[in-house]
Amino acid sequence: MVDPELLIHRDASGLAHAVAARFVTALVDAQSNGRVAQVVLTGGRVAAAVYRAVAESPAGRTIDWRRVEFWWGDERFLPPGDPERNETQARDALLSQVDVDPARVHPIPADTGQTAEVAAEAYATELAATLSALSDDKGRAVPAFDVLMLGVGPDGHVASLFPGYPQLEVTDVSAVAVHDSPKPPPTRVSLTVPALNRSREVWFVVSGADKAEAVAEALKETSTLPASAPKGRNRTLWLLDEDAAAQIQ
Ligand SMILES: O=C1O[C@H](COP(=O)(O)O)[C@@H](O)[C@H](O)[C@H]1O
Repeated sequence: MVDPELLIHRDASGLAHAVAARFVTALVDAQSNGRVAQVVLTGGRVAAAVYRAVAESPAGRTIDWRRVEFWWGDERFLPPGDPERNETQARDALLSQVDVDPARVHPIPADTGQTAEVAAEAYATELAATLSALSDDKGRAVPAFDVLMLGVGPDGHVASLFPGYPQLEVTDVSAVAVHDSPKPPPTRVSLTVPALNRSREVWFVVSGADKAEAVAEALKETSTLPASAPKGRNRTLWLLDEDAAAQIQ
């Protein structure tokens, strides 16, 4: 693991466009290396702006979208198509605007009457089926994801891993159910830290003054916030606007 890198942009719009440009380049690079690009999407305010900027980017036309595999780091456990689902947001802003292969889009299951535990297990199985082949010649797991994007909550949560919640400590499965989330909706499904860490690059994308304290705390070596846990194998980027970066010492 290498030290996190900070990149600070003037405002939320500048941040979204810069992340979009970086995202397009990362996907093109992965495809140029002969890989099907594996990306993990997030939810939240700035993520939607990033997806819109990618969809509008002329450079996005250089991506073979049918050779991109889409995953989600977490999901709000709500019925299919609910506007609050991270999946719905990404579909509306990006996936419906480009020519994706539906078989390569892997939303976390929606609430169709099963429990969040069943949804988490199904997602872990789907991840394993697609990604288990990714091991080196000694059988060790290699990075599964090219880029994993994460938002950060004002409380320092990432994906649906909240401070003080037991899911943060889970290491034996790749996806877990979350109940009584402090942020609505109360029921969620999240990747665990070991699953998030199977990424070449982890990008924290954070905008707004309400996140400044959490960002500054997460960047301390002694931090125990969820946002301090995910690390990319090759790079960990903190992509911030000036407001979110304001309290970094
Ligand atoms: O609920 C969630 O919130 C976080 C952050 O969202 P924001 O609107 O405060 O930027 C997001 O990263 C996570 O994926 C989502 O489920």
